[in-house]
Amino acid sequence: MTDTRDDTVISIVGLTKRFNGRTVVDDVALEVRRGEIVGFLGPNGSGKTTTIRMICGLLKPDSGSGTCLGLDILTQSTLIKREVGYMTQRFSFYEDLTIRENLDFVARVYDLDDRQKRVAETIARLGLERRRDQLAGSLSGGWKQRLALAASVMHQPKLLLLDEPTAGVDPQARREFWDEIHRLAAEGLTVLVSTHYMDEAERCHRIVYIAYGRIVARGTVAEVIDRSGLSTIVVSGANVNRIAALVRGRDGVEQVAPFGNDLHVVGPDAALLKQAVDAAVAEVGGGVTAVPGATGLEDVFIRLMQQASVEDRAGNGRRP
Ligand SMILES: Nc1ncnc2c1ncn2[C@@H]1O[C@H](COP(=O)(O)OP(=O)(O)OP(=O)(O)O)[C@@H](O)[C@H]1O
Repeated sequence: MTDTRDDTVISIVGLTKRFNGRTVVDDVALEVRRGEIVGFLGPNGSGKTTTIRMICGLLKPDSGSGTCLGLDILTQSTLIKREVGYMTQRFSFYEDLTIRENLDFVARVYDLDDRQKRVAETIARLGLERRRDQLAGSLSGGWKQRLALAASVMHQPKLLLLDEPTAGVDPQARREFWDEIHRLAAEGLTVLVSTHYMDEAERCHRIVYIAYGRIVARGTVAEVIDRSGLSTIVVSGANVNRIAALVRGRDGVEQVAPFGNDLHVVGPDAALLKQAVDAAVAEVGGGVTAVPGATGLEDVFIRLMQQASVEDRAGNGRRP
């Protein structure tokens, strides 16, 4: 039943969901191809989880249509669920069972054939051998997360949905987790991941930024930064605090943020931004250097969030 004509894994249009009369996902369209890792970013409550749940058939949209793995999201949700792995923010295990026993339990829930073989293969595939007989309750955050990943891919899904999978996990474990995700994607698994972390966004092939239920930016990280049109000036030196106070609120300056000993000053018009910073530098009488710098994804997201917030407050064609 799966569509084999092309590599399209997710194809949805007009996806909309309301809760208690409030629109939390608004006319979302999305195309995802096989083997892609697509990051879902956006402020808290912007509709990332709700969108993911509608795509995988866990939640019915109020309107919109489309396919996931070639199956209709409105009428074939039971079949979709079988082909999807879903790792939620708060994964739970039996703490008094070992890794192997927990995976065996999951294999029973999925009613998998050749259970023992499947569990052993999954343990090997996710590098869990050394910890196989350790109680889940005694695992560190990174290993628990690895166990959660193992549990969500054991039934060999074609699409993996990760909802903030590395919240609270240290950088080393997070890096290993992402190496694993890339390995799985290279094998053909498609991954949709929601995250608040910039470094995770940067590890996605493509990102989608959603605010107030609407997609407001999409593309590769480089494309999203480029299309924002933002420029950045990095100011360093003894007087950066004074510069910060002086440039805030000036024409052309949208964001002023200290990064260690430097100050990042960001704005949408490179010439105006330079004027504002130059004026502040002249006012403090030197002691600083100001050079063009690379605009970061975080700066872009802050801008997108602020813009979306203004538009949302203005009503801007938003349906009830
Ligand atoms: N079952 C529900 N009933 C009522 N409101 C809901 C329900 N599920 C989600 N919401 C609301 O819908 C909005 C979007 O929630 P959602 O969980 O999709 O956002 P999110 O982008 O995943 O947020 P976060 O980054 O905090 O996880 C929120 O305001 C949330 O409170």
